[in-house]
Amino acid sequence: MSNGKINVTADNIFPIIKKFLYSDHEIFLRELISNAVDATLKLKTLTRIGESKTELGDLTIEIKIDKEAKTLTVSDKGLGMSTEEVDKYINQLAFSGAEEFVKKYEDKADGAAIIGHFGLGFYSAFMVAKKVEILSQSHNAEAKAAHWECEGDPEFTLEEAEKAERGTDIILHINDDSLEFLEEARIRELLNKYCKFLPVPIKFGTKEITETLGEGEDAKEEKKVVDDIINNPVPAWTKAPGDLKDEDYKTFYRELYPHTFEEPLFHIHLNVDYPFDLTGILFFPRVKPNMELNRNKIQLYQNQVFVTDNLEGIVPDFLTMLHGVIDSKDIPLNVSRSYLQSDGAVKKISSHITKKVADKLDELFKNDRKDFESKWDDIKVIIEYGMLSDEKFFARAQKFALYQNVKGEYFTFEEYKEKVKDLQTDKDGKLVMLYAAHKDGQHSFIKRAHDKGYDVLLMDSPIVSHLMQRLETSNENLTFARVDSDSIDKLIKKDEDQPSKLTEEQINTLKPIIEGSVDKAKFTVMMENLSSDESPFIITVPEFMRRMKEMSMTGGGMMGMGNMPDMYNLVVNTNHDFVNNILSESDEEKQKAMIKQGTDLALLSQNLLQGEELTNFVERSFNSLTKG
Ligand SMILES: Nc1ncnc2c1ncn2[C@@H]1O[C@H](COP(=O)(O)OP(=O)(O)OP(=O)(O)O)[C@@H](O)[C@H]1O
Repeated sequence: MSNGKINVTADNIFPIIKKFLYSDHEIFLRELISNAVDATLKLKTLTRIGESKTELGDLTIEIKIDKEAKTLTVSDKGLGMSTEEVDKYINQLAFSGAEEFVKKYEDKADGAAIIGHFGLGFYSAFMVAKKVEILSQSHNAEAKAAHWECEGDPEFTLEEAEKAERGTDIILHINDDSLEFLEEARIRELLNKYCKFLPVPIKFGTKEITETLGEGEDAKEEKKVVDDIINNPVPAWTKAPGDLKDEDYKTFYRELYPHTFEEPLFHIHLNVDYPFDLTGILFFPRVKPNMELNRNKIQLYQNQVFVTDNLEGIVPDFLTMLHGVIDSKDIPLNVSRSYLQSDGAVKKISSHITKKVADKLDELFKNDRKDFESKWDDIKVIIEYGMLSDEKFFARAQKFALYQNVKGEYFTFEEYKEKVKDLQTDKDGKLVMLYAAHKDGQHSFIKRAHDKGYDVLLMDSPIVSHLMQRLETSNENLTFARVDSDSIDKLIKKDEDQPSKLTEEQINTLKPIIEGSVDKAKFTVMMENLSSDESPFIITVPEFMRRMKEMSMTGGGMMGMGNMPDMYNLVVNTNHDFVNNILSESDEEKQKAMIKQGTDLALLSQNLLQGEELTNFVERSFNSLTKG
């Protein structure tokens, strides 16, 4: 037996391990099980290359809790350690590794958060245990078994011992303040979080299953107690895409998110081995506009070891809306988050994923356009967001990003330009893309545009103003205009100017009369000679104003615009007979009533007449019907 003192340069790291790693104690289990998996995989390699003569046999790793003895044990049947190896790996290497780790993060305010994702190895056991024992038998049968024991201070004992089976038991004597880790439910929860897809079977207790024996009438159901293996050692993403059917991907989706009932729209299987290693499966979920997004859905693994499900800053933001798994052994496990964000390999991986996503969308679009169109509404938020946040993705998306018109037809941007360019180019050569945000709410304006033979796009996603701005900058001589931002003749100005039925003098007389009868703070009166079949009074919101307002609500745009009161243009069509009648009315009261009624009708046609104003309008209208 040898007593020793672990070689410490920092006074004593144990109190620090316990104290400052406070919030994420649970990761000790991931660390110990990862070590057990490593030891098992190493042994497999050694036997394969002929360096170990041992019979592999059953390699299942087992987790046991003993409430009475207050111990938690992780047992593997991996390559094991001799006393010399324990001294080298645990007393020296692992310790200095842990020491370095603790020193590095000691002063960091977000230390705990870092450790939640990236562990500190074997010594994390001391976060929850007052004493840790290692009992290990090397695969090299000539070596004696080793027993190591340490009570959370630099003193340890290391002695030769007896152990029948090859492999390592790590026995944790759980602290009184960590008794939760002796609860079966708690351990099961952790195994499910961190170990669900580890590559070696992991047993936690037993479970009862019902087996059907025999066939037909003789079939008998029999209950049987079997090992409870908590993981799937060969998850779908580790298999070749060619070996998987659509159903397998769906099954895997349910395995990943057992509490989600929605099925994914489609999947992307990532499989790269050069110039970096990357596997994974990404799913496109249905995303409705205005839906609360759950961004922590993609899980990052390193060789099937769960690292994190918070990929913020690691992959482009829009990709965090996808679901699924990314696994890469090139992703460093034991580093801080900020390091990960600036790591070269991670950057390459992230731009590769973006490209893959674009390729897949392009393929789906090309292979079955009808199907792609039917899914568009569910995926457009993600794609539009991607187009805005990633230049390369914007360029790639030109091939498959769709624009829908109010009639429900879909076009790529190029197709749409081609469709409308003849009729909707104004006298200055500018192509005007008309759009509506609500098919019903802006119906009267849409109808007027259709009457002229124009087409109207439906642009209703939350970030649409930003997207239009982006498209305007990359397309010269092209502009978007919402159908209700001006009268249709003004939106797409053509050469022929309408002659005015009213003289300039008459217009100058009428304008102040109308201004005097409406709320000046709300309406800017504009006298325009539109065609006589246009409405007499039209309410419009100038494109620039509205867009600035919308953009300031979704980020960007001019500061403070979001709080601006609603302001409208009241366009008065000087060519309409009703306007002529107002001018000829000599009774001032009647004239005012006519203007009021005209303005209210214009507001009503846009769903803008509300509350008391609406009640008054309805009453007034009924009264006038009664009077006949
Ligand atoms: N169950 C085990 N079986 C065999 N060797 C083990 C076992 N657990 C730990 N070891 C040895 O102890 C060493 C230190 O373990 P530790 O977990 O501290 O660091 P690590 O596994 O090398 O790195 P990481 O920080 O990624 O966990 C391992 O490299 C391994 O050699």
